[in-house]
Amino acid sequence: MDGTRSAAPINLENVRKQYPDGTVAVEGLSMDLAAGETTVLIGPSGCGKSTVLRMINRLIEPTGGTIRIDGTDVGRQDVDKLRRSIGYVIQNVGLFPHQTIRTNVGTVPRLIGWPKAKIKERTDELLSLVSLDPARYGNRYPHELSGGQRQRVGVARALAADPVVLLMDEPFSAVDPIVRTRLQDEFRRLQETVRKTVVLVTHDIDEAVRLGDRIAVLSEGGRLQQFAPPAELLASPANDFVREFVGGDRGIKLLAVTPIPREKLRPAEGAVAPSVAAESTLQEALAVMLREGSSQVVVQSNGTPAGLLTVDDIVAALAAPQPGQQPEVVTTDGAQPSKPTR
Ligand SMILES: Nc1ncnc2c1ncn2[C@@H]1O[C@H](COP(=O)(O)OP(=O)(O)OP(=O)(O)O)[C@@H](O)[C@H]1O
Repeated sequence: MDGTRSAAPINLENVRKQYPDGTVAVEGLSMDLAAGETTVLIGPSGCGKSTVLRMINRLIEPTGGTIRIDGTDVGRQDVDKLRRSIGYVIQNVGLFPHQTIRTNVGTVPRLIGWPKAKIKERTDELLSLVSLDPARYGNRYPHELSGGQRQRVGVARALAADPVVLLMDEPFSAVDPIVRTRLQDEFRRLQETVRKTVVLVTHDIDEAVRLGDRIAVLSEGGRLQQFAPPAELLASPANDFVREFVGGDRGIKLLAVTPIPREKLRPAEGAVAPSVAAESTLQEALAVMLREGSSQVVVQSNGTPAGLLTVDDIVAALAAPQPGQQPEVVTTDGAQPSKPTR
């Protein structure tokens, strides 16, 4: 698929939403979402994630502040035109039950008047892209598909008219954990191809870490507690709220987003050990060690050994400060001095 038209940056400036009953769901949120990146909004139930997402396509109108897509204030755009330029995927997909899969996927292209042949070509292309054979599934109805397959159709439909932004509200939470992991992997591959500006809401920190280029942790009232790439969020939570939210096993999660430190490998000459590819994460390297009962692995780059990685090296890599992390200072009596104020 041609992903060239692609993506636009989103800018939120002091965005506020007070519902008519007085509930202030979002108090005043400012953030810049980079074009072509996946930004994950995460936080406890009721913190305002869905409200933020729906203000971007104006399913909910903000009561203050400005949202811009590619520099243009969405509040000043024609709302139908705006929504057609934004893909939207929700938990239970919302496919039209009496329409075939192909017709469902072609909804927006039809609305904007594409010729029939182009719609057919596009829908078949998209179904293939989300791993559904168009010949097999195109003429079926939604109830003739599994939950995971329906979710894929939802993603294909959202991408049909090549939107500049893709909004996803808990897109994978209605399926079982195994299907969810597969859909997440597929989404990652898909996003490498289409490079949309994606805003994804989840309450699952593992999903956030797997899918996000950056993660925004929100607390009640849509208050932004930290906005950082997954490795930075896990290595150096900005405060207790974030630390608690990412969980006590953040070290393990960090393994999954930390690449093998190529520059720190030991010489591999003569070493007999299982091997891993140089592009692997520390988690993958550790998994090989555990599976093979070995305390080290040979790291292979283009078929030749690039060096040796040991369990101790993994421990040391996790202990090393990650990008953006403040070095933790411990005094000799073990007391933690307060962090320097900036
Ligand atoms: N139409 C509405 N009228 C009044 N209050 C609302 C309305 N919709 C949402 N709220 C409130 O706004 C706050 C934020 O809701 P929102 O759905 O954005 O949260 P969320 O973080 O997406 O929650 P969850 O993870 O449970 O889906 C909540 O306190 C909710 O009760």
